[in-house]
Amino acid sequence: MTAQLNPRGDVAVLVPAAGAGVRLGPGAPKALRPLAGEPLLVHAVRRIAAAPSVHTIVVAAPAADVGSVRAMLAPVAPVTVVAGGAERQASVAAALAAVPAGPEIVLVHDAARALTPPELVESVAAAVRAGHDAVIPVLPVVDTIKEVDAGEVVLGTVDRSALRAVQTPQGFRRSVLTAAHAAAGDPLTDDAGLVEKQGVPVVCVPGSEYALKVTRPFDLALAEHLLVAGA
Ligand SMILES: Nc1ccn([C@@H]2O[C@H](COP(=O)(O)OP(=O)(O)OP(=O)(O)O)[C@@H](O)[C@H]2O)c(=O)n1
Ligand SMILES: C[C@](O)(CO)[C@H](O)COP(=O)(O)O
Repeated sequence: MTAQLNPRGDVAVLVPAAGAGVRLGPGAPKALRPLAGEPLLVHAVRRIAAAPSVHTIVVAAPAADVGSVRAMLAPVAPVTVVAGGAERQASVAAALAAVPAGPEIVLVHDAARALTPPELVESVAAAVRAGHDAVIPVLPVVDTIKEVDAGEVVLGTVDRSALRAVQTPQGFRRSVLTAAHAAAGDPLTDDAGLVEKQGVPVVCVPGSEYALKVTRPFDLALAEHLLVAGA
């Protein structure tokens, strides 16, 4: 049976958490590494569960850790835990398959974006509820972007005014995400990419600096500082 949060909610949140965290350096799978004494995944799930529209949370954990992740999250929120796959896309597909009947909005949210505020979960869900089939939170690109060749020689300067840095949660009408995953080919880095391939328009909403992805050691240190400062 699938665990539920708000039975009147219309949102299921899938949390891919099965990655190794190679760029963070040697250690446990990234989602299980501590941030101020608690695993990244605990921080992420606590914030998702605080969003009032959320009906169901499905976590895709490393296959070897499904039991321990279930026990770890039991005091945090009612969640369903499934085994993830070798690529993020496979982990999302496994979580999507475990969503019960009911929620018609599905959000996909990286465990690695552990400090994402519940308000961002709500704003992405609200944009889907308002009629958009696919919604992504974005930030403007703040650095000059160069295109380079294989030898790191600059080929040119890219016009950054039309570029956006993409975060999660990414929100979808359930049928749209299901169809996109059913048609998926080679793994892509985000779910919106799969939906784009189906010709479905993807709409941007403002992201949050707090939704940073913990990828490298500096990000973990930054997240610790943000937590101390009240994030
Ligand atoms: N096979 C995978 C790979 C990634 N993820 C999840 O997808 C999110 C975004 O991935 P990323 O931050 O790139 O994590 P890793 O793949 O763990 O990072 P790295 O490439 O450094 O190993 C993370 O929450 C990660 O746990 C997953 O569920 N299953
Ligand atoms: C989905 C994502 O967070 C959007 O920015 C990102 O693509 C996942 O990270 P990865 O390093 O590409 O796996």
